[in-house]
Amino acid sequence: MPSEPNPGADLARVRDTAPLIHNITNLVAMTPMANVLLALGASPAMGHAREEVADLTALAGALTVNIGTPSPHWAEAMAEAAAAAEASGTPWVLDPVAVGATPYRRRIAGELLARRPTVIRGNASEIRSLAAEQGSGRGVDSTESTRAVAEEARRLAEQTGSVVAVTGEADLVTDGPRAFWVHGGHPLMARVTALGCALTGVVAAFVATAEDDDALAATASALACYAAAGERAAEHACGPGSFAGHFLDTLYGLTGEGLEARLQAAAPR
Ligand SMILES: Nc1ncnc2c1ncn2[C@@H]1O[C@H](COP(=O)(O)OP(=O)(O)OP(=O)(O)O)[C@@H](O)[C@H]1O
Ligand SMILES: Cc1ncsc1CCO
Ligand SMILES: [Mg+2]
Repeated sequence: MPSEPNPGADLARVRDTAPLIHNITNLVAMTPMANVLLALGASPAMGHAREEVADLTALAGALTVNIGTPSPHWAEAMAEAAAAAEASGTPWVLDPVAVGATPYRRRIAGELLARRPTVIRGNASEIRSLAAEQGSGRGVDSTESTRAVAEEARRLAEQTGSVVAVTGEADLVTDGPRAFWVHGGHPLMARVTALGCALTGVVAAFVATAEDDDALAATASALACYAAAGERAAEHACGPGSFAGHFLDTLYGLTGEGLEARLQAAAPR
């Protein structure tokens, strides 16, 4: 059921509930992602053995799958976990890291898309690649702007039935008919590795505790909290190293005040 995003109330629900988020993520993101989820007030778990991912997914409030450092065993585990989430109705978030870079990543992402992710969260190059089903992008960093891919994001959401979040200098979240822009953040966020991957976990925590199962509103709230934390943390940082610490501290201490001002509804289709 649709509702308006209410980032302050949604953040409070995440902290009250402390949802368990199971993450099959890349080797670079494991620790930063777990730290961000702990600072937020959620409970992270990491594990990627094919033999146990369905069981771990069954325990979790939501699952994330990130294809950043793929290998055959991990790809099997990702498929297994996504299938378990789909079968049990557990929300899950796909992070298609560098999907345009290689045919291998495109194949893995294609198989995962068939398991109907609740949310797809990526940068503009990744969302463009998924929408086009053809290669683009140099690697894990975006070479596009969110605005340039807004139409493709809406089309991808309509094609897949997933909520699509495109993040970068500005963020856009859409389910096709509805869309919100999210403002804030800071360029230093792109100078610390895996903060996008960690955001995928934050989105999962909000979707796990979403009011009325509204994944669009929950994702918009997650993005607003993240952008606010990044912007405020940058005021105290003198570079990427100190920013990483300030970002965790700011997310930990974030209050709901003024967060809704970061959201702007886009014209419906
Ligand atoms: N130039 C920027 N200005 C303001 N905020 C930014 C900028 N770049 C990134 N951000 C913030 O960081 C968040 C996630 O970053 P981004 O979209 O760069 O992820 P990503 O490319 O998937 O990162 P990674 O793959 O390295 O984890 C965005 O939602 C936004 O809040
Ligand atoms: C740098 C890097 N390489 C593969 S995954 C990753 C983390 C950011 O997506
Ligand atoms: Mg990324």
